[in-house]
Amino acid sequence: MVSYVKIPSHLKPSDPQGPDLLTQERNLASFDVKELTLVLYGIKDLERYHTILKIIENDPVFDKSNIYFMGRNELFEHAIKKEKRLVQLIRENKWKVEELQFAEWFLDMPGPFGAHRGMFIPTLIGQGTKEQKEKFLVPALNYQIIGCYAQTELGHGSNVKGLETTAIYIPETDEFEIHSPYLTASKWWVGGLGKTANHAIVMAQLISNGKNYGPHPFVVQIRDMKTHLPLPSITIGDIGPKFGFNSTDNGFILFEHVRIPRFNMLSKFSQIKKGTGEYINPPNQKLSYGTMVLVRAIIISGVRVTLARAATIAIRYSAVRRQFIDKDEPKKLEDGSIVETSILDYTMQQYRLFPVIAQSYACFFTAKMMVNLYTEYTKQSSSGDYSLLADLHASSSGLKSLTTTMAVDSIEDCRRACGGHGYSSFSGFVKFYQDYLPNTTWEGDNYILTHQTARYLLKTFRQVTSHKNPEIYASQSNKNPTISYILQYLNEPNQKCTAITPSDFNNHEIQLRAFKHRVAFLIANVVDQIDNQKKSWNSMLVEINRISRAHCQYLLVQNFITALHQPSEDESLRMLHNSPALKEVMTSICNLFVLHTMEKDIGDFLESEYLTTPQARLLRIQVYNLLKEIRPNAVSLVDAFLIPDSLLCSALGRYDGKVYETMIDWASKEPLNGMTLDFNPNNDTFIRKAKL
Ligand SMILES: CCCCCCCCCCCCCCCCCCCCCCC/C=C/C(=O)SCCNC(=O)CCNC(=O)[C@H](O)C(C)(C)COP(=O)(O)OP(=O)(O)OC[C@H]1O[C@@H](n2cnc3c(N)ncnc32)[C@H](O)[C@@H]1OP(=O)(O)O
Ligand SMILES: Cc1cc2nc3c(=O)[nH]c(=O)nc-3n(C[C@H](O)[C@H](O)[C@H](O)COP(=O)(O)OP(=O)(O)OC[C@H]3O[C@@H](n4cnc5c(N)ncnc54)[C@H](O)[C@@H]3O)c2cc1C
Repeated sequence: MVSYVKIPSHLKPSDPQGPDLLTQERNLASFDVKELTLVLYGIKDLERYHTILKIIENDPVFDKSNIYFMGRNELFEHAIKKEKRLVQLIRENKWKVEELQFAEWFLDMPGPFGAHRGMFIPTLIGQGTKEQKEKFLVPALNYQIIGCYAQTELGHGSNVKGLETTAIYIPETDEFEIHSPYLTASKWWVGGLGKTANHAIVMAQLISNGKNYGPHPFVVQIRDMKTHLPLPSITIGDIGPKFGFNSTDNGFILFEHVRIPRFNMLSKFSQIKKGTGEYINPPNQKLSYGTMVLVRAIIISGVRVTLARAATIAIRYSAVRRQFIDKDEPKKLEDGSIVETSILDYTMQQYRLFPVIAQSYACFFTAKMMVNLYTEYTKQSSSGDYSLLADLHASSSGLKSLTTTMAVDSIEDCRRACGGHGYSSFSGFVKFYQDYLPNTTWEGDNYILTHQTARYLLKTFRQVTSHKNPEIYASQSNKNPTISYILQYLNEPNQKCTAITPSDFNNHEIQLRAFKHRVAFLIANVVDQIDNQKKSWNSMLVEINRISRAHCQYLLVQNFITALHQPSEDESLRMLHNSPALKEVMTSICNLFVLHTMEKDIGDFLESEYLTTPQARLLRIQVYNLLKEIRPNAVSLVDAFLIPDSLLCSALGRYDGKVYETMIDWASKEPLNGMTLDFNPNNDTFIRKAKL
């Protein structure tokens, strides 16, 4: 990239600077960073990581040095080039899903094929018959057809049952007629639809013999395979500029009585019989919503790396950045001179940032739990057993809501913790935040999703408490955490916290009891208000959100504590258990996650009368103690995430700490610096290229 401003060569940063400071920080670590990285990735994935990163970093098509200066069209063009090159690499290297997820992560460029890989193909796999897979999946995997997932409409997104697009079965021709009866039925927001896709999975109300069977998925060809123009009776466009995600062509589509063969209704679970139009029921009514469950689980497993990325930038920058001389504890160099304090040493900065590191580690263990639960469900459902679906739907909805909300809040907290430089695109936060933000809305708005989790919790509570002998459920409590805490609450509704010193709060049993008691108390309260005081669902929505959040926080806490203590077959957990140094630092991080989470929602714990007000004060003191305990390891804890510089794309978070050199170097490349202003009021041009 061209530099438009010549920076005087005599200028050096004042001493001691970034690189030295980060080395000093790294020398403080109480554990082996490489060992922790291995725990996080596992041996096989770490090998994959390095192989894929090398390929990506050495490919000029993926060069991101110009990325912060691109407008929408340039970004979209860049994304298309990236997609094409990625397809070539997938073919050349025979990459499978495991390799592809690393590649996509490193590339960090939401592109027009994202929905093809992330939603179109998974829907065909999950909901297509063998014949449908041959017809659609095979060419989709070969990129001969490019698909998207068209569910949301201009008028309805959250309320899937309220979708207006119809698919009416026509027995005479054995076809469906796809139609958008109103303006509000226009599919909207669909990733890859605006310019790219030639096929769509369209969620439409299935109507046969005059009866509506609810939303079902249909494969519809939408563009001509040669000209790439929309097919007759189909109107398509891009929906325009967005808050972020502008490298993707989110689109709209309207259908005017478009005919497709009956074959194109994805029929693994429910079918329409030829000629009679008879509807064959699925084994579970919600299987047509299966793609959403899968993608929610994937989103949850991505939160850890999102938090890790934000924490890495803010922690490294805070170590390098110095402001003010601390009057009480002035920082002295070896030669006795006094220098300004690194902002990472300010307790307020620690209080804002260390919990983000802890959240990332917490999400790491819960991602494992989510993957295990999804894998178990897939295994069982392949033999026709869908009994795990309700659990999976409840935990994936609530966790997607809780963890992505946590992630966007934390990215913003980290950005602000970087002061003015956090507002510059060069911080690495701006595009990152813009592109991540829709995670709180897509695949279910984060508030709407908590209704689903709460429904499940209330149902389970009613089921257990309405039984004459609730203990009958005890055998299920090992596998079902909800039943476990409900039973514990019923046996001991007046539990009290036994902590009498701040460090007592490090006791994992005390922590677990706090979360279990709080959530069961809150659920009991909501059940009472709805069932006995006859409160409406709407009037309870704030409480509904609260119980979903409390339940999912409990899951995060439980998964973290279990990972630290329970013997496991899991390779990563065994490495963690076998290293006392790692276990010690992870225990501090776990304690910080748990106690900081409690402190933020202290009202719930006081209201449930598990804690007293003096205990709340002790808990806060313990949070401060933990910040001090974690301080020497802060930089190494983010180094262990191993987020590469090429992904961070940040002047503030780079591994070598050369913050100021990079800021001025990148600023010198701003194209505006290559222009001069023309102030002459008689000239039409206001800005023109400067003669360099
Ligand atoms: C540091 C270490 C690192 C190590 C490792 C490194 C690895 C690196 C790799 C990391 C990279 C990760 C990157 C990940 C990135 C992921 C990115 C993913 C990208 C995704 C792109 C997405 C693009 C966007 C797409 C979309 O948005 S598609 C549209 C989505 N739309 C929605 O979600 C709509 C939401 N609405 C609904 O789902 C429903 O309407 C509703 C659930 C709200 C209500 O439904 P309904 O009205 O029909 O139902 P009821 O409320 O009446 O309930 C009836 C019963 O049905 C149950 N139910 C409902 N839904 C489901 C379901 N889906 N499944 C099962 N059951 C369901 C209810 O529970 C009710 O049951 P009950 O009667 O028993 O109570
Ligand atoms: C970048 C991006 C990409 C997307 N990609 C796709 C795609 O590829 N395919 C696709 O089909 N869709 C896609 N979507 C759409 C997305 O799934 C929907 O926007 C999402 O499901 C939310 O629905 P909505 O927009 O209708 O929100 P609304 O339901 O209108 O929500 C608006 C507000 O109302 C509140 N609200 C609504 N109903 C209730 C209620 N019952 N109780 C309490 N509060 C309520 C919500 O909490 C929210 O705050 C995408 C969206 C974005 C932003």
